[in-house]
Amino acid sequence: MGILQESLVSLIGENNFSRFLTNGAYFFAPIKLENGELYGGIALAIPRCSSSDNMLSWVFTITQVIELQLFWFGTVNTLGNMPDNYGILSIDRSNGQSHILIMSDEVIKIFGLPLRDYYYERLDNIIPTTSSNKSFWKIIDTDQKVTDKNIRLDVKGKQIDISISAAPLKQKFHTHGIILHITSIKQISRLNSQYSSNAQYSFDTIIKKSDAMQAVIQRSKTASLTDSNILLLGESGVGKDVIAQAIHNNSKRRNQPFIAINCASLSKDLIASELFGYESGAFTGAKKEGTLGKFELADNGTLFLDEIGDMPLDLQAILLRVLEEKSFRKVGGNTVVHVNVRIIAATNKNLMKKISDGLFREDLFYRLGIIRIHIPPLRSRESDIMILARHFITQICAQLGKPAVRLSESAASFFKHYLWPGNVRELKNTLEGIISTNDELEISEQEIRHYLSDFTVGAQFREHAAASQLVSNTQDQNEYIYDERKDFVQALKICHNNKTKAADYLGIPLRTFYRRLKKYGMLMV
Ligand SMILES: Nc1ncnc2c1ncn2[C@@H]1O[C@H](COP(=O)(O)OP(=O)(O)OP(=O)(O)O)[C@@H](O)[C@H]1O
Repeated sequence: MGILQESLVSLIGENNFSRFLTNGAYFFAPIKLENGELYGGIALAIPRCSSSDNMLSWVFTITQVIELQLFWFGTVNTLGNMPDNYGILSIDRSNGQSHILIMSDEVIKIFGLPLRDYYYERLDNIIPTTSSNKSFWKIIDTDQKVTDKNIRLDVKGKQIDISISAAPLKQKFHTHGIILHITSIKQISRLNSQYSSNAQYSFDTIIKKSDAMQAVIQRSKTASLTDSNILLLGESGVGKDVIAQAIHNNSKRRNQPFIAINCASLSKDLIASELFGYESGAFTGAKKEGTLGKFELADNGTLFLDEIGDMPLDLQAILLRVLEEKSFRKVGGNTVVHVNVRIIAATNKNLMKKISDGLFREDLFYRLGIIRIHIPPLRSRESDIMILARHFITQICAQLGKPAVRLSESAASFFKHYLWPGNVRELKNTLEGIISTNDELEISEQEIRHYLSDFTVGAQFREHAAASQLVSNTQDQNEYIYDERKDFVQALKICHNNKTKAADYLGIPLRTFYRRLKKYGMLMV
């Protein structure tokens, strides 16, 4: 008996244990799985006279081929069971050329190729070895191990930005190759924006008690189920952003990105590239690989255009075209990008005044405001003040790790009578400012007056003259001023004077609708 290599067996002639076997030659080699576990084996039995020195090597070679097949079946099986969106490309380089072993559907999709089997096709027929694909081929040719490397590929004349992780295939059974995990950068940016989108509010987490706010929520809920553009109108700090988030989270787009952009905080030059992205080399200082704009990031989701009233006129024209055509061109590029985005725009500006001053396009106003929702100021939602105050006190104390504080009786009365020109934001900031600089368990009226006197010329109260008049006197004419009557006029106009439909449109009970019509002297309308 001779053992050529561990677990290879050859029994020739008299080496056999039984005399009945001495005329034969027997060779055995085991088949092992990758983890060393015995899977089976190959045994060869031939007449002793036909045996030669290399018989055992033949048997051994056959087992190696079978082990290699098992290895590939295992790999293909594992990779075949990857989720559909897993981008796997594995390449065999055993004969000096790069042949595709596995190209998952996701990679085919990223490369923009027809969906079919690419098994053992030459990779350079798909990704040519041109200078634009130098970084890719360097990874392949040098068996580089890389993690999440961003590269740009030229696939059949199309530029594709991918993130790539690569590892050489295990040097087993004389195979030589590389396995790549490929993700589209577009997809990564979308996921990033999805997870950092901050659409946190839902209709349930918005604090409200007043009829006015309940009506806004009702109307917004109805609007959220449609795909029409929405225009949120209201003074600064009333909660437009909060409503926009809740609309998104209640819409069928809730699992897609919510992308917000503040049109007032960007310069005229920047806003176009922020909205539409730019191509590589679009301008000095532009990123080599170009960038995605908010429209692309928001694809299939919601784009929240905050402070739309401050958008420059020339950009308004471009925006209008995008809304009509649902496509655009990136800055410095020619390719048309198609998107499916729902727009929620918001402003605290008096858009009617801006339109009459020629500073806002009327056609854009109508296009954005298919559904218009007016959010009333805090001064006309008196019953919201205390529940908002209590909510913010709990939140702020928890954040600062302080025991819960309360408002003294006169402080609470002050809160209810103050006109809150800065609306909910002012209420929240006031409480935060006082709680963080004070260790008392009770907030006094005096503290509040003291705090507010640093920011306002004179506290404004309901008792003094007509409340809205007082606030509006301090406001610039260009600012949005809430006027519920306008809502009613608009609703009746849209619903062709049908009061039931108009009440429904506003999201308020018919009886309340009639009561308010009477209050505004509009019952004859
Ligand atoms: N109903 C509400 N419930 C809870 N928090 C609210 C509510 N309304 C507003 N807030 C809070 O008040 C602050 C201001 O709200 P928001 O930013 O939505 O106002 P805005 O109308 O969009 O203001 P601006 O016009 O200045 O952008 C935020 O911190 C928000 O979380």
